[in-house]
Amino acid sequence: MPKVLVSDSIDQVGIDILCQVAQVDVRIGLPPEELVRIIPEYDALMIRSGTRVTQEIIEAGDNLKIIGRAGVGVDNVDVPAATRKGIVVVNSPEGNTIAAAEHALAMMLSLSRYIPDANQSVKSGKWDRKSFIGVEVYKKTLGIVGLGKIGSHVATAAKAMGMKLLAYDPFISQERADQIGCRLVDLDLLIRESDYITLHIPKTKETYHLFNADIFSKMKPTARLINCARGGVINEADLAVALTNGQLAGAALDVFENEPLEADSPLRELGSKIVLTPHLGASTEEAQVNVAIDVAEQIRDVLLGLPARSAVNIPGLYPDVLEKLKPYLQLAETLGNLVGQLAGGRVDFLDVRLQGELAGTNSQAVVVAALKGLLSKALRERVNYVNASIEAKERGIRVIETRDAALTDYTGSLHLEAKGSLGSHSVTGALLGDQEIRITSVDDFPINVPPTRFMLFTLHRDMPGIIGKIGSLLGSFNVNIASMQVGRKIVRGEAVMVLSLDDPLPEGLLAEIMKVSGIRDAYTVTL
Ligand SMILES: NC(=O)c1ccc[n+]([C@@H]2O[C@H](COP(=O)([O-])OP(=O)(O)OC[C@H]3O[C@@H](n4cnc5c(N)ncnc54)[C@H](O)[C@@H]3O)[C@@H](O)[C@H]2O)c1
Ligand SMILES: O=C(O)[C@H](O)COP(=O)(O)O
Repeated sequence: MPKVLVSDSIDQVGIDILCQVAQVDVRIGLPPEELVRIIPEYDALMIRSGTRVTQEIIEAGDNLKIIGRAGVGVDNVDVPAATRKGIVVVNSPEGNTIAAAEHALAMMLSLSRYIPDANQSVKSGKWDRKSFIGVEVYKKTLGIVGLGKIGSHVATAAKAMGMKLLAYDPFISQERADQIGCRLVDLDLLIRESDYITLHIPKTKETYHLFNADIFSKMKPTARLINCARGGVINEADLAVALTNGQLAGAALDVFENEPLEADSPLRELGSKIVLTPHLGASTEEAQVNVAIDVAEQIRDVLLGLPARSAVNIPGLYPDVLEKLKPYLQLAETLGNLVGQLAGGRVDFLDVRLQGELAGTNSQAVVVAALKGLLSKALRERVNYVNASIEAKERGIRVIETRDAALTDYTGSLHLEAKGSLGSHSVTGALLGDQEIRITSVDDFPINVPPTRFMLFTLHRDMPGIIGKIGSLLGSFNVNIASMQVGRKIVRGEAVMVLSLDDPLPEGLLAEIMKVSGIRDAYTVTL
């Protein structure tokens, strides 16, 4: 049974799903060196933001197939290192959207009405109404930085509260902003005009310390800043100075550059100007159930050999699309494996032609599947959907992808041509009844055979007696033929013969086959 390590607090519903297929160990708060020590035992790792999955941990994870992040941000995972090692990284892109958006709104209102301080004051026995005169958000301008899933939900709710909306997001169209009711502006204008600024951007090279002394100097002194996205996007030292100097009126922070926030952080000393929560954006019962189910199901599927629906390092596919594409991915992988073995040596070039209904599908996933098949002879289980493209690129394999929707011999078919150090070979395949794979041509000779584990392909002169000779030769080596088919373009020209065998070809037999008069080439293939 595979083993899953859960190293952050995950809702029980997720653990129950994992237990259907794996032995699950829940060990929260492991020091990094302990994680490096035990990770080789595990096939999957399930985390939240509390575990930093470093290159060292990934390199030690020799059995790791998947890292599941029960939440959105994967900035605590070294995704490039995971990709290089062929480990799929999945997250839950939408499971905690509402929770995070509601937390940002709660922070904005808490900050405006001094709710945390007023609460503290009453609990300490006081009845002080004068110290907590707040401000309204109604008719104020809210600047949203990052108009993605969370930013959009914040926008909708803020609009309903009567706020005017500005947004800065260089990757969002004006049309989308209009739909949400936001005026798309540049960052400078947003900073200068907003009464509230709420951040909903990922932490990237571009956004690291995006909010710094320069930005704070341009904000209205009455403005308030809310960050429920990622800590590193604000320079915390600059913010503490700006709040102390009155360059802005307040800040509400849920996330910090280092978590837990340092005990001596100056942010802790800013009294009622600041509201701090310990990364609670996703901490609702509903969100935790959503993300636990979403990610546990993906881990379960990957451990069962099925694709994941929200992988961040392989082509993302919606579940319904994936369901439809699954047989074609299997077809692409089988044909890739077959053409790779026919090509024999080094492959420099792979032409992937999607035909018929396949021309209208997610070609990226089909290409990855074909590459996985192509490289499987050389790399065996080291190649997978995650690293197939990188491995192909590193080997200098150029991929050309073409589409021909008009070709309708079969509902959808895939043609692969591999060119390399030993020449060029092509195969075509299609699905029978939407599920069963058929090889429909080899080197442009028409055939119609299902792929089987052991196969023999010959290129020969189409002449009487040759099939019998090959049959007798196989018989004399005690190899049983399960099925046989010949494909030719013209009578007595060249032909291919495809044999499905019950047994692998014994040592030396291929050389004997090559000696048969009329045989030009012969290849054994194991699929
Ligand atoms: N506090 C929490 O507990 C909590 C919970 C969930 C998500 N988050 C964080 O919130 C953030 C937003 O999550 P989401 O689900 O809305 O993501 P999303 O991908 O849907 O949206 C992010 C938006 O940021 C925009 N963006 C990227 N780079 C930008 C830049 N340089 N300037 C301006 N905009 C830029 C993108 O175009 C996108 O529209 C993420 O960092 C996520 O990790 C935090
Ligand atoms: O990116 C996220 O999903 C949030 O930051 C939530 O983090 P958490 O799962 O550690 O609460």
